[in-house]
Formats: sequence, structure tokens, C-alpha cells
Amino acid sequence: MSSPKDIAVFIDRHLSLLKNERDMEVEQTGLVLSRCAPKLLEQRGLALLNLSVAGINVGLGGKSIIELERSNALSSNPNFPPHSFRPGDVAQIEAHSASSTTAPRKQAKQKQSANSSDVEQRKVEGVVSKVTDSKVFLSVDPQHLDSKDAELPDRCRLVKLANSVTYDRMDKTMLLLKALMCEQDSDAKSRPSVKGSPQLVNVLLGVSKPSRVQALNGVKFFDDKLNSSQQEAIRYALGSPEVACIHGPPGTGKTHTLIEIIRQIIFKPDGTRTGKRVLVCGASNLSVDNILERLLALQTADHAPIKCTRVGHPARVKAIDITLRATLDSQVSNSDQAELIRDVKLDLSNRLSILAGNDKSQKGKRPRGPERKKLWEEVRDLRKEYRKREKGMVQSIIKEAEVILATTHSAGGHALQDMKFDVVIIDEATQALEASCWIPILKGDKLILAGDPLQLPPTVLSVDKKIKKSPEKKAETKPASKSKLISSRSKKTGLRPPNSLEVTLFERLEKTHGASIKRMLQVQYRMHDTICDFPNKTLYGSKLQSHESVAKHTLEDLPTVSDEENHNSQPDSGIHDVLGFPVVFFDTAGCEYFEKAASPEDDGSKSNENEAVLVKNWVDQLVSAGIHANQIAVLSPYQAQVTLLSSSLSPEYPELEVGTVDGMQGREKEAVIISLVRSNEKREVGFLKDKRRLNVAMTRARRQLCVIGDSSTVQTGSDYLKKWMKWLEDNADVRYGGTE
Ligand SMILES: Nc1ncnc2c1ncn2[C@@H]1O[C@H](COP(=O)(O)OP(=O)(O)OP(=O)(O)O)[C@@H](O)[C@H]1O
Repeated sequence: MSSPKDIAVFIDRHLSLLKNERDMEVEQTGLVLSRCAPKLLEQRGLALLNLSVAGINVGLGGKSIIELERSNALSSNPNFPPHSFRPGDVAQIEAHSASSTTAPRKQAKQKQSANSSDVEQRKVEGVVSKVTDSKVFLSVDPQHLDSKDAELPDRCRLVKLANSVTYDRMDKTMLLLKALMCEQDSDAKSRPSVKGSPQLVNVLLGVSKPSRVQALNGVKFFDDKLNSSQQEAIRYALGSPEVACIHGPPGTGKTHTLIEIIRQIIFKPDGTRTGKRVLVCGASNLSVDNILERLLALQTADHAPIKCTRVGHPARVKAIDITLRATLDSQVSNSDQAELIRDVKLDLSNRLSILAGNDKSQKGKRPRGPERKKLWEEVRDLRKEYRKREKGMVQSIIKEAEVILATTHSAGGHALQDMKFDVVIIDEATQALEASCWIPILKGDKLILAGDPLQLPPTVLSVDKKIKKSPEKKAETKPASKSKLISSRSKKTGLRPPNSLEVTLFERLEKTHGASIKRMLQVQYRMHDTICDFPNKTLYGSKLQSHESVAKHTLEDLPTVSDEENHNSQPDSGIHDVLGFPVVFFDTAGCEYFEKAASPEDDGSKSNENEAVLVKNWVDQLVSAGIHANQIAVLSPYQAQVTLLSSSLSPEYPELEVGTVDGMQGREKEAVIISLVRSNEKREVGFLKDKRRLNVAMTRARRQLCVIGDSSTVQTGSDYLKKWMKWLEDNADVRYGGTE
């Protein structure tokens, strides 16, 4: 079992890997930005120039919502050029450099002003909360603004930034964990306190073994359609005292299972409430909103409603009515006590508006001198009052909620500070960095993880960076003397420092405590049996069964196809030829359809024009046989091929989805076409070697998977690829890959 020293080494390694990752992200965004001229940044969609402040309002947490638009004086078109700003992005308002861009008369005037250089230097960071064709709204924390916050420059630009908050939270959490587990000699007062359970932390760090699972044979399930592996996983999750992992291969109803677990925790069998509280987190906003939507849908059915609150920046929440109404912001503004803050908010907004020179009664003039100073004092007092009143409301809403939903990162925000939960659930846990999982874990008594370690791991930019073992990085650890948390019998380590951030907590727990820590869902509700066959045999130990509702379904069974009007241009046998096969393989071996490097510098991306032609032909045939473009996805592991495919397909089929394999994880389409791209005399396969990426690619299709590639190149990549090519040859409908 792990010793304090093992834990310290483990945490230090995490911190060093996180630093590499942060540096890499800054290198790819922040530093690049600082080296580029603003005009170039705008051309790349990373900046918006010639902006002015159209208004300042007050949002949740006393945040200032700064409204920016293109300045009339500087642009004839009020609409923005194409850009990449989206709600949730971190961005910075910067002054336009007066020397290069401001008219000479105005420059002279600005120089007279005592604080003009301050204003020019001023940078205000915030989160994009809303974007329209001609306006962008930035939500800025009060602590980012001092008393000069209305002194935003007359003319400014908005620049995209790397998001450092997520790294700050992970670092802070790992340091807290280290202090908790490794600095036991410090006196009790200075020892950090967390709300979570020491027993849970011990099990997760390999200090102790998981306690005996309680046998729960008499669970009465709310959902009577659960299959036996789902029921078993639910019993296991409910009966495990500390931690349970649920392994959900593609389409096996992971979310379905989690919803039942939540209901079992909240309700007793007779429908009365247990009084327990659950924190549900996901690696992405999408996974959190998916669970939220399903929980809210239960409320419209014949069930007692579960009180849900979605925490996180509203700009990042799925923009549909039902989920938006569950956000903390919305619940605060619609609560009975909202009146309490409404007046203060109005007063605050009015004063900010006057200070920013946006008040009509002042004819756009900014107040100066003592009048300005007095207004600032009032703003400061009003903000204080606003925050005080709002804090009380936020706390009472959070305390009343039975289920709080947040991403692992946003679980570290102010709203959940000092909150404690009976159970923490993390969905998509195999896509979350371990450090980010610890943010919610330290708030819970028990942990349930759901994911599939055989699909893609979290995206890590710094995988190739070597881990430096500098002496100062070595753990400085004192052995525990009076530790309550750490077993004195700790001898052998089960905790190895990770070599990469790609190693997730889910996988690590399996290594530390063995396969008994997890239960696998075994019935899949997505794919035709043949599509499921290869991943099932090679990755899931042949344990997956296809539910009868999908096992034999083909594209021919879709209602759009049986509607004759849709395909009267093709004779029936032609339709069967296109739609009747669950797996189709266009093998281009021997066709000499060679790949191309993306650019002369070759950034590693590749494209293949002939494969793109084959893809287009197949899409044309599917559509003319009655398949809607929005039921089809075209995937490729290479961005350069995605770009090529988009340019040939999107004009004709705007609803068809073209993307990389990575972007399709967690989703499905009726028909999926994969363009493998690699075809070369050197027999190089690059990206395709990753089994997990291939697994995701192979398991997105419900009724038809069409693979287009050169078997002679691909099969040389790995034993796994060789097996797949052989399997395709034996099981797919193999077609001639030539384009003529
Ligand atoms: N017991 C069940 N009976 C009938 N249908 C089910 C059952 N469990 C899951 N499904 C269906 O299977 C599909 C996949 O379920 P769900 O979205 O919960 O799976 P998932 O494992 O979260 O998906 P993904 O593979 O995308 O992560 C859904 O359409 C769901 O309604």
C-alpha cells in the first residue's frame, strides 16, 4: 500500500506534468498572440479590432458584463468579420495603440489627460458570455477590476487568451491533497480541512483497500427496462462504501445507468426522499448538460421532481430553455428573494453607466474630478452590498438542491466552496485529467466514476515532452507520525507516478485495486451486430451483446427509405446494394491513391484526394437512396483530410457532419464513412495506430459503417490494424476502390 512518500512523489509528478501542459497551451495560444500584429490576429479570428464599450451591466457574483461593438467612427460595417470567439472563451480587452491608430488631434488631447497612458496600458480579462453578429459581451470578475474599471479605453480590441483558471484550480487541489496526506507533522490548526471523506481519499491513493461491498439484492428499480448488467452495476455502485467504476462501452447506456443511480440515492423505495445530496460532474459541459436534460425530463413524467441546480458559467451551458432555467444564475434571479438584489443591481448599473460615459442624460460625457471619485465610492459600497445579499441567496439555493451539476473544473468555483456531498459522480471520467477529478472528490464521501478506458483519453498537448527529474522536484516529505489518514501498515506502493496526464483516475484505480473495482455494461443499443463484432472481440473480450432492437437494423429499415417518393430514381436492387450492408469496405490497395502531406512544412497532417472522391460518391449514393444528409457523418483521423472533405461535401450537403474522429466521441449517426487516408510506399500509418481512436471511429455508426482505405499500407501499421484489415476482408462487403 502507498506511503506518504509515494503519495508526495505521485502528486509532484502530477504538478510537473500539469506545468508542462500549461506551458504548452500558453505557447500555442498566449505567446503566439503576443508575437502577432493585431491585424494578423483579426485575420486569424483571434482578435476583434476597432471596438468601443456600448454599455456595462451587472451579472451574477457582481460581475460586470461589458458590451462591446464596432465603433461607428472607425468601421462602416457594424458586423464583425469572421472570428472564433464563442461563449465561454477567455478573452482580454486591450487598448488600441494610440500611436499607430488614433487621429493626431485626439492623440494630443489624450496626452493632456493625466491618466491616458494608464488607460492605454489597461487590460481587462473576462469570459465571453454572449456573441451576436455585431456585439460581444465579456463577463468580468469584480476582482479583475479596480476602481478604474469604467476607464476602459475609447477604442479597444478583444483578444483571445489561454485559459489559466483551470490549471490554477488543478494545481491548488493537488497541493491541498499533498498537504492533507503528506504534511502530518504540522499542528492540527494549520492542517488543511476538506469536506470529503478521509476513507475515500485513502482508497483512491492506494493507502487502504476498498471496504467490503454491501450486498443489495432487494433494490427496487425505478426504470423497469434496465438490463441485468446495468442492474448489477447500479447495485455495485450503491453498495460500494467508497468508490465504484462503471465501464460503459459504446452505446451501452452509461448515462441511463447513472440516472437510475441518482434516483436511487435521492429516493427511498416508497418514493419519499433520503435527504442525500449528489454532485454530478462531467469532463465536458456537454456531458453535464446531457445528464441534466435527462434528469429534468423525468420531472415531466409521472415522477417526483428532483431539485437540480447547474453550476458553471451560463455562457457554457447548453442554450436551451430547460437547462438554462436550471442554472444557478437563473434560479437566483427567479427566486423569491431576487427583489432583495434587484434595486442594488439597478443602482450599480446606473452608476457604472455614468462612469463609462454611456448615460444619455450626461450626453455621453464622463464625469470628472470629485464627482467621479464619489461615484466610485458608491460603486464600491453597492458592489459589497450586492455580493453580500447574493451570497446568501446562492447558498440557500445550493443547499436546497438535491443534485448539483457542474464540470469537474467548475466544481471548484465559489458557489460550491465548503459544500459537502454524500456522493460525487463523474461521467466521462476516462476523458478527465486525474487532477481535475480531485476538485469534486474532495467534497464527497463516496465516488462513482463512469467511462470507457478503451475510447479516447483526455486531450493532452504535452505528450512528447520528457519529464524532467530535477533534484528540487523530488518530493520533500516527512513521514507521517500522528496521521489519522494514513495507515501505518503502508508498505508496498500501489501508486506509481504517471508518465503522462493521459493516464486517468479510472484506469489507475483498476491498476491499483484490480478489475473488481469496476462493473462493465454489456448490452449495446447502438450498432448492428456486425459493426460491433470487431471491437467486441478484440477490445471487450466478446462480452458485448447487441440488443435485439438494433442487432439486425440496416439503413434499409429507416422510414425515410421505405417512403417510395424518396428513392424512385433507383431500382430496389440498387438500393439494397447501397443500404443493405452493415459494413462496406472500399479497398484502394493497388490503386496508387497516394496520400499528400498537408503543407510544404508538413505539420503531420495528411490528405488523400482520391479517397475524398470515393467518399463523395458514397454520400451521393446514400442520399439518393433516401438517407438524409444529417443522418451521415464522415470522419477522418487527419485534419487536412477533414478540410478537403468539407470543401467537397459541405456546399451540397450542409447538414452532413464532417469531422475528426476525436470530435465524434460520445455521439452516433445512422451511417458513418471513415476515410483512413494513409497510402504510401513507406508503409507509414501514424495516427491510425492508436487503438482507442480506431475504436471510437468504428463504433459511431448505428446501421452502416463504410471504410475507405488502402489495406496494403494500413495493415503494416500494427498487429491490431492487420487484424482489422483481415476482419474487413472476411466480414465487410468489399468493393473495388477505384474511382473509374
Ligand atoms: N435498458 C435500456 N433499455 C432500452 N434502451 C436503453 C437502455 N439503456 C440504454 N438504452 C438506450 O441506449 C442508448 C444509449 O444510451 P446512453 O446515451 O445512456 O448511453 P451512453 O453509454 O451514455 O452513450 P455513449 O456511448 O454515447 O457514451 C439510448 O438511446 C438509450 O435510450
